[in-house]
Amino acid sequence: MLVSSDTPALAAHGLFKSYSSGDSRMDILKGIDLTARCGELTLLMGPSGSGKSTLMAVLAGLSRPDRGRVDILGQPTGCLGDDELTAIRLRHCGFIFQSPNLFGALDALDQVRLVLQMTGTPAAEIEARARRALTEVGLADRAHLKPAALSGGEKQRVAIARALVKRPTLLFADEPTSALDRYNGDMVTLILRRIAHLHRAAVLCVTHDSRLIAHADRVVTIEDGRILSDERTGCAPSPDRVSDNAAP
Ligand SMILES: Nc1ncnc2c1ncn2[C@@H]1O[C@H](COP(=O)(O)OP(=O)(O)OP(=O)(O)O)[C@@H](O)[C@H]1O
Repeated sequence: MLVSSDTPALAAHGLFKSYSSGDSRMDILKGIDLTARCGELTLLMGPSGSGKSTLMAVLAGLSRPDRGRVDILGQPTGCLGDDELTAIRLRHCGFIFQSPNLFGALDALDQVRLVLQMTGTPAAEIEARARRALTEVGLADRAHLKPAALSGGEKQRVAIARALVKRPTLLFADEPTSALDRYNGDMVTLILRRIAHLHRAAVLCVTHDSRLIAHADRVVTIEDGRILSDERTGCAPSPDRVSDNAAP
């Protein structure tokens, strides 16, 4: 897809979303406008139930809005069928969730390799790129281990390597640090910041973890389905290094 450098990675306008349960209807998103640019780590914060995860699912094309539009890399997604939307997600988007959701039978290297196989990466590139992604999250020496032999923080870092190995333009993270202790939470935060600043991805992160604010470029606060505030943090871009090796 040819995209001008002015085009935001993501542009959402007038998003509305409701859920029905029996006779009642709950309005969750009530007119959200949001733009995300490459090279920025944006936090989506706000009280529980305010609609953050719903918003992220709509932005990522995992759920359709009732009204409004979402453009990914300048491409309006509303007119796309499910298969086309899936293809865009596979090609351009990475996902990190609270739980790493790794395959129990695969070692760390194979978890990452699998993504490249699914996206049709030439076989000759796969091994080196997968190893570089693991190195970038500080797990070069854990590549041969299966999830049962990895700590919670290491598992989450494998999940991040899996997301970053395909060099996504957009990275969606939903509570990526909430199950982690301080050390691992900080490490994951620095990796997210690095993916934004060094790899020039637009990183959108739903979080309750206020430790992330110091590392973010922008904090968007959602309350009751609306954007309450949208503030730049003044955090200077700097490609923090988790390891000393080359990036994927
Ligand atoms: N698939 C669904 N069907 C019905 N209601 C839903 C669905 N998904 C979310 N909701 C409701 O929408 C509201 C917003 O949920 P959402 O997960 O977006 O909030 P959140 O801000 O991410 O909350 P938290 O911080 O607790 O994760 C909640 O009341 C939730 O119960």
